[in-house]
Amino acid sequence: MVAVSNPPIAFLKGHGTENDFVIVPDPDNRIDLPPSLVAKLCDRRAGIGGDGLLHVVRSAAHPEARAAAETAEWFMDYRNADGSIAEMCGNGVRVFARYLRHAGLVGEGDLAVATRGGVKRVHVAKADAGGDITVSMGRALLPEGDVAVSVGAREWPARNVNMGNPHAVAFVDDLDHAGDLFTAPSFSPASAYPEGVNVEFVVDRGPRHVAMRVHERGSGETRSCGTGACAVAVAAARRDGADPAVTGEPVTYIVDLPGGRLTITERPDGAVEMTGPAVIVAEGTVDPHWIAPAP
Ligand SMILES: N[C@@H](CCC[C@H](N)C(=O)O)C(=O)O
Repeated sequence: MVAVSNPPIAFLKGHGTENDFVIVPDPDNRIDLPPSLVAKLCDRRAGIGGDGLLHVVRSAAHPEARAAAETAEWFMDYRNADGSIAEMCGNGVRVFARYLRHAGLVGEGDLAVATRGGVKRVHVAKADAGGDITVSMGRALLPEGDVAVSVGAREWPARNVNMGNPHAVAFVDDLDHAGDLFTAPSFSPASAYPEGVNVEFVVDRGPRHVAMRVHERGSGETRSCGTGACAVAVAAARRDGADPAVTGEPVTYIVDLPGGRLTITERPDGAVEMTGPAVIVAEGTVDPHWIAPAP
């Protein structure tokens, strides 16, 4: 836990399609962020509130990103709301890029962001705060093997998709069949996801247009998940018999989420691109006495 004598922690709050984050700028990696403090900051009633936390660190200052420092100046040290670490966050990387631009830490043009899931290339459409942001998310991996997810008495076959982090994509008749999602859906076999999984429930809205809900590992049901939307688009494409690597043509899906819309394009070389908004909504300082109350 950070001692009360530490300098106050500056933070911002941002979201991408209402997947919201506490942003903690810490270029030199001086702030101790144990899981308990991350969970406290992400608490929606007693803290600032967020689905996750974006720790903004120079790659050269973080042991997990030092090797990428030549390519990507900044490292997105992403944490889930319960304090756990995840490899990648798609909405998070757009909000991260928006913050870097907002703070004047990067100039105009494309940028590279280091993540635990590799270096991601980011394109900010306009200089103003309203432009969409496109991220090249890398290739989707589709591990073989049958997977199933269940909620209560309902069970669905699911597609195992890895976008740097693990996903189980289930096509359902009605998004309400996923229930309240207050607890994590069950999955089988357990060996498919030794580190847990993000579960997407998907319905069709039209040609190459789907809607989804998601239960995120470490955060619960969220109003959007970028890596989840990418996993859904790739699973839907394969279900629909579309594979850009075979046809040589890119395939685009519109993915509607409770918090907004993302556009996902899979290219013939396998690269998956995600486009959507990213917004900074507030900034402030965390009271050090709240972090470490006097005994
Ligand atoms: N909301 C994110 C995904 C965050 C990580 C996920 N909960 C996990 O544990 O893998 C996104 O937009 O991709």
